[in-house]
Amino acid sequence: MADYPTLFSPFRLNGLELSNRITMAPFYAGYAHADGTVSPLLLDHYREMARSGAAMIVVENIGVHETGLGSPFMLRADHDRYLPGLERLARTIQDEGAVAAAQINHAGRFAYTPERLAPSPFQTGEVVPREMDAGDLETVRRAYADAARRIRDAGFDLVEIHGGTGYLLVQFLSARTNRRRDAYGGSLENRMRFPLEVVEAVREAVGPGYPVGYRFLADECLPDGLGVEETAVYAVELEKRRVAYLSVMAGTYDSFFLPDYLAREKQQGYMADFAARIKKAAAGTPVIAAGRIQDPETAEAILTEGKADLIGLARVLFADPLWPRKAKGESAEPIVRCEPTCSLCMKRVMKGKPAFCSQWPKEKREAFLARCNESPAEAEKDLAE
Ligand SMILES: Cc1cc2nc3c(=O)[nH]c(=O)nc-3n(C[C@H](O)[C@H](O)[C@H](O)COP(=O)(O)O)c2cc1C
Repeated sequence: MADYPTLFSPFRLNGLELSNRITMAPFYAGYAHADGTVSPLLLDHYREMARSGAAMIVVENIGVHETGLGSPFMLRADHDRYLPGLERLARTIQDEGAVAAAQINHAGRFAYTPERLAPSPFQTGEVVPREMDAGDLETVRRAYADAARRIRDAGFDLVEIHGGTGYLLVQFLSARTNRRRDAYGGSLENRMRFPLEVVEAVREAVGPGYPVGYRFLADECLPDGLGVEETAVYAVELEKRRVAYLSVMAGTYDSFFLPDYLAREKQQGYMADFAARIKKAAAGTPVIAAGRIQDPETAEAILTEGKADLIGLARVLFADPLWPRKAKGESAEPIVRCEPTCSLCMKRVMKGKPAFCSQWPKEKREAFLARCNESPAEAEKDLAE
């Protein structure tokens, strides 16, 4: 512990006590039931993540509306029938001593549903999304608010709004995808309007004392995309609305698979400088940095250099669910690293299959595949790709 004093120092986040600076960044693993409810596989996964010793677990993106589901096995919070499962999920995480947070999302033009909503009919693959009219704006705003209230009522300590990965809120913010000529498009002020209305609607729904975090896109990493000059202004607006933190990321589905991005994201701490830029802009708001933070030395340096207040681990924690305990010296085993050239987890979820990790021990991989009724031979094909 003495080796990483900042990483293992406590942090007060909007009234919540975090025992250290390690959080699980949201990570969609495709483990929910096809109807959007919590499954035993998903509960076991989050129990393992919470047992890791990370102070806060942010549950993967949860759908706020049927038009905004990003994937076929996405958790949902668009109806009260999802409450019992969400309650079990929150309790499972808290029973392991971690703070339980949950991320809510509308995927916009990246939904997998046949009809897609977006600020403008900006083509995505073969689908041209429908431009949202005033009624759609109101429906989706209300859907975010209702989902946030369910997250609170289910017992989660915090709700996180997904403003990253190029999903609906980014689609409004970016002039690349927002071509509207009304009050929601054009100037930065207009493009920020809908995402800020969503934040305000969520805040109103959960009440002033309940923490609302924000997954924040600092840069689209595209030549004609949104950049830090504009997102820094947006960060200040979010700070004025008292978000509990900004969990900074960079890149969207339009940039993730480009050679430049793929080269960048293999480097340790590849999004930490973006976090630092946003931290400078919104100095009063805690910032989380994620992105291949493979070893505790990197995590400690990001914190002590003042680039971020908290660390987010997604694939890194999935590859080694003992990362925090090993970093703390509670296990003599070396940390198992997420393999930068692999992307098996991403490939699997993009195919609609549950994620597993190439770095898991053979027995763990085999037990997982048996539980999912998958033949190891079939799974080997995903591994070999
Ligand atoms: C398979 C997969 C699923 C992800 N799901 C989410 C998600 O639901 N919400 C989100 O904000 N980010 C999501 N992310 C992004 C991660 O939170 C994180 O920012 C990114 O993977 C970098 O951290 P890492 O190198 O530790 O994985 C996902 C990433 C992967 C690879």
